[in-house]
Amino acid sequence: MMPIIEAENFSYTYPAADNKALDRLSLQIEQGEFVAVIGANNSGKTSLCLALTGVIPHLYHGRMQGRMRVCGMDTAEANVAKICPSSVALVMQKPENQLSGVRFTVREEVAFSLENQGMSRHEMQERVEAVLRMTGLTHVADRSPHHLSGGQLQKVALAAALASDAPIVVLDEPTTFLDPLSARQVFEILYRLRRQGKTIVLAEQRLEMIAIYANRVIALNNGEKILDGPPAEILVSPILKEIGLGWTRFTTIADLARAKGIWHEGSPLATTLADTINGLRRD
Ligand SMILES: Nc1ncnc2c1ncn2[C@@H]1O[C@H](COP(=O)(O)OP(=O)(O)OP(=O)(O)O)[C@@H](O)[C@H]1O
Repeated sequence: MMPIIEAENFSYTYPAADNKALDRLSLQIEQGEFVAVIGANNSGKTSLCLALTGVIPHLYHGRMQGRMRVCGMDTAEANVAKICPSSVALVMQKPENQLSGVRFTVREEVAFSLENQGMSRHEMQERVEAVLRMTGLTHVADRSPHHLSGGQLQKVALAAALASDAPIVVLDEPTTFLDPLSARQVFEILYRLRRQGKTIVLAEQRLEMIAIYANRVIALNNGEKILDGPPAEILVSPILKEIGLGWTRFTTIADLARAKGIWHEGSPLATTLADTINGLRRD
């Protein structure tokens, strides 16, 4: 089966920039994967998210080399409006950059994203109610978006993006401004979406959440892909320290325990609480 996302030696430089924001990136993502993209500031995470929607290169111009394909479409050739939102739903870091801000209620704000898609009124209503339920927003559907907490507003942005029912959901650090509970709720929603067959690409810094929910981690550094594999392998790599990302608390504890000889010999370093408990020797 063809990968749902495929980058081949994809490089991109913003107009007037000297360095490449994405540098010879090659990757293949299959349908149904939950891929976390990690990297220090300026490593290229946002640029990758924008490249997956066609915003790069169509709206930013700049210099592009190589090829990016999503859902079988070459993003350099396809119309951005055709890619996003029908094939790729994009959720940005700050919901206020994404939401219209002119709708009176949460329900209207979510419906707004569907208004120009030529959908029947009935289908539109069903879609909106379904994403409100999925994101846990039904009880605030009649409230003004202006009266919601940051966490709720981010969920409205997520619901608005999901309303298009795109097979790929791309999120650029959506939990940055959220408290740990709201962040966890966002991860839970993404996990459920994955189980429904959606493909998730999430730029994110919360390594402990990634360890639990993602099935694959890609690390970027200066626009290059430097690591790619399962969380249990990538999140314990010493390279993460070298690029300024560090480890989860659990990996640090496991590493200390190993140095003191109280870590099960042969056990990999932990990335979750459960693995830490299992790895500690009690003899
Ligand atoms: N609009 C722009 N014009 C010129 N250069 C840009 C622009 N946006 C980003 N860059 C540069 O592209 C590179 C990659 O930036 P990008 O925003 O993709 O990284 P990031 O990993 O998302 O960073 P952060 O975690 O800080 O959001 C950086 O060197 C950045 O300075």
